[in-house]
Amino acid sequence: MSPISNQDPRAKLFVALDLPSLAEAERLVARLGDTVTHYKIGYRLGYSDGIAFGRELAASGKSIFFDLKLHDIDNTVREGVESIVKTGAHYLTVHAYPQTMKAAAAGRAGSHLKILAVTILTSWNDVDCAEAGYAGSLQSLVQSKAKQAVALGMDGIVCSAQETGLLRAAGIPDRVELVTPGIRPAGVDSGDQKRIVTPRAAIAGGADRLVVGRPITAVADPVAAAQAILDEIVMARG
Ligand SMILES: O=C(O)c1cc(=O)[nH]c(=O)n1[C@@H]1O[C@H](COP(=O)(O)O)[C@@H](O)[C@H]1O
Repeated sequence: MSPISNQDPRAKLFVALDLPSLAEAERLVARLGDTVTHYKIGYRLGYSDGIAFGRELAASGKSIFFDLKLHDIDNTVREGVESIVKTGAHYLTVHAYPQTMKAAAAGRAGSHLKILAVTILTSWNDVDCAEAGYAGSLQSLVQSKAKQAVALGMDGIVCSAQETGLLRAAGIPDRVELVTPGIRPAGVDSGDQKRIVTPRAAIAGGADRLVVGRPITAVADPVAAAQAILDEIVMARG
């Protein structure tokens, strides 16, 4: 269960702890204090000390999202998800391939863990989709993958905030969370992200949760950066 009300703007913001060491992650979490309640742990920390750290943060009341983007044979995915259930984390990503999503649903059966299906990465555009061998536009791919994810019992969709309106219009139900990385406050470097949206526009456009890494973790004052994003979230809600 999320430790804070869903109405609290902090429940809308996952900070991506893509940091080089456990010590740096611990320092950042301590510095952010009560400003941030939701954290995402991905490859960088997950492949070192991140799983144990996520378990610790979950036990301390933070909401934890393991972004492991699972994709493997059924048995391996199911067993991997079963291991994540035991950490007390709240969210886990898998790639939006049917076999993988079915295996993930089996692995989390009866638990509190929410599975998020990653559609098309926010660092991709139409050219990247074509290069990967996909036919059709990026938007149509996001839409068809999202519909399949819902049909297979996924709890949420990871997409760009550029696609949230399209997905709701296509019938993705409100109970399915739209989780959006590729968030960049105005004037902030996009880096490798190609489908970016500001925090305010993302929330106004229907994103349920924002995932933000470098605009918070790689700046001189992460607390001020996080607070500015929370302020945008409040403004977007009017
Ligand atoms: O699954 C994700 O979280 C994810 C999916 C996606 O399509 N794009 C994407 O950027 N992410 C993650 O979201 C975070 C974005 O980080 P920044 O670009 O630094 O804000 C990174 O940890 C990515 O791994």
